[in-house]
Amino acid sequence: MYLSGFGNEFATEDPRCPGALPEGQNNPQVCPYGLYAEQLSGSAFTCPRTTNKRSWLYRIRPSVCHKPFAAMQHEALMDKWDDVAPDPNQLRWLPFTIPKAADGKVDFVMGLHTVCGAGDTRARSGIAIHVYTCNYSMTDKCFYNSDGDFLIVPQQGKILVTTEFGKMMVEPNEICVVQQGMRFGVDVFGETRGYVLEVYGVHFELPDLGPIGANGLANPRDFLVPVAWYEDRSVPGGYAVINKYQGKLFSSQQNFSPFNVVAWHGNYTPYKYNLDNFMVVNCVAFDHADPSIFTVLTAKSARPGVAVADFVIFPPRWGVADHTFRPPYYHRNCMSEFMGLIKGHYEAKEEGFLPGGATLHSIMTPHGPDVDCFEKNSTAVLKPERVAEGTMAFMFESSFSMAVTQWALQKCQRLDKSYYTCWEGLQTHFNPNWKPKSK
Ligand SMILES: O=C(O)Cc1cc(O)ccc1O
Ligand SMILES: [Fe+2]
Repeated sequence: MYLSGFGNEFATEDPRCPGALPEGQNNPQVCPYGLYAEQLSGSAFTCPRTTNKRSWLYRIRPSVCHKPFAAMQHEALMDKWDDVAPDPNQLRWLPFTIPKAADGKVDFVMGLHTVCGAGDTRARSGIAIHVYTCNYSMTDKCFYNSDGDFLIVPQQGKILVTTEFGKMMVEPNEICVVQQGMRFGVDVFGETRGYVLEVYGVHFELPDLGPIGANGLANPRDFLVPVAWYEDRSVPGGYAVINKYQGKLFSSQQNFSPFNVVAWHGNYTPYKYNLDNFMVVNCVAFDHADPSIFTVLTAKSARPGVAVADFVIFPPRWGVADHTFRPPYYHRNCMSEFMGLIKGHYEAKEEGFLPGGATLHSIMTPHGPDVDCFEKNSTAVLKPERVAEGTMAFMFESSFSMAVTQWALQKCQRLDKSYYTCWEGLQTHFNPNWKPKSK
C-alpha cells in the first residue's frame, strides 16, 4: 500500500490505531494513544512555502532515547577528496563484485562503497556516488544519513526498505529516495547490488517542463510514498542506530525498534518511482536531442539551470530521426557524467559496459560512441526503430568536478584499463575532394 504524488502533504495512520493523528494541532498536551510527537525538518524552518519540508511523526518513544554514538570502522565510505590524485581519464568499471554469502554476511550499510564525489559535507554542498553490494538483511540495525539524501538505484535484487514512514519494496527498474535524517533498514533476498547518488544540502525535485507543458517525463502521481507502519518491539540485546555524519559512521544502541511511528503527516517523506512510468519526449524530425530530456529528478544548485546532480535515464523508445546520426554525439561537457546500467546494454557501447558496472566521463573528458556503434550507425537505413528495448541505462550528471576514490581506482579491482581502446579504431573518413550532392 502506498500514497501517491510527488511532495504532497500526506497524512497516514497505521490501521491498528485509528485516530492516532492529533486533530487540528501538531502538539497536543497528550497525544492520542499516549504517543510522542516528533518533528523531522528537511528544510530550514524559514524556507519559502514552495521549498519548506517537514513531517510530524507520532511514535511510541522519541528518537532521542539512545546511548551515545561511538565511531565505527568503515574504510570504503568516503567524503574526503583531497587525498586522492586527480585522474581525467575516461573510466570504466566491470560489474562491481557482490560478496558471496559463504564468504561472510554483508548488509547494505557495510556493503556501501564510495566511487567518486566532490564537495564538503560540512559546507553542505557536494555529492557522492556509491555502489552497494550485499547479501544479508540489516538485522536489529537501522541507518540514517546526516549528510544528505540517498537516491538508490537497485540493479540486482529487490530491496525492502523499512523506514520510519513505512515500508517500500523497491525492485530493479524502480528507484527510491530516502532523504536526510530518515531512518531506514534494508532487507535483501539474495545477492544484491545497486547504485546510490548522495546530494548534500539540497533535495531532489521534478524538473521544470518548460514548453513541454503540464504533463510528461516523470509525472508527479507516479511517485509512491509508504503508509504508516509500526512495530512495538523491544530489543533487549540492543538495536543499532547507525549514523553517517560528516562522512564517517557512528553507532549507538537503543533497546527498541526505531520503526515505532504509529502515524505521521507532512511533506518530507521517502518515496519510490518505477522507471517504466517515465513519459519519454524525444526528437521526431532530425538531430539528436540533449539527454536533459530524460531527466527524472534534479537536485538544483543556486545557479539557474545548473544542477548539483541530475538523475537521467535512457529508457526504451522509438528512434525516428531522419538524416541523423542517431546515437549520442561525440562530446565534451562542462558537467561530470557517471553512468550505470540496470539491465541490457547501452546504445553507444554494446560491449564492455555491463549491467552492474559503471563509467565516469569527467568534466571536459571527451567521449562518445565506440567504433562499432559509429560505423554501424553511419550507414544504417533510417527507418523507425525501437531503441534500447529491454534495457535501462542511467546517468548521474553533476556540475561538481569529482575525485575518484582509492577503492574505485584500485582496491575494488574492477577498473577496466582497456576502456580507451574502444575509440582507438575510429578511422579518418576525411575526403578533401568531397562535393555536396547536387540537388
Ligand atoms: O555520454 C553519454 O553516453 C550520455 C549522453 C547521451 C546522449 O544521448 C547525449 C549526451 C550524453 O552525454
Ligand atoms: Fe556524455
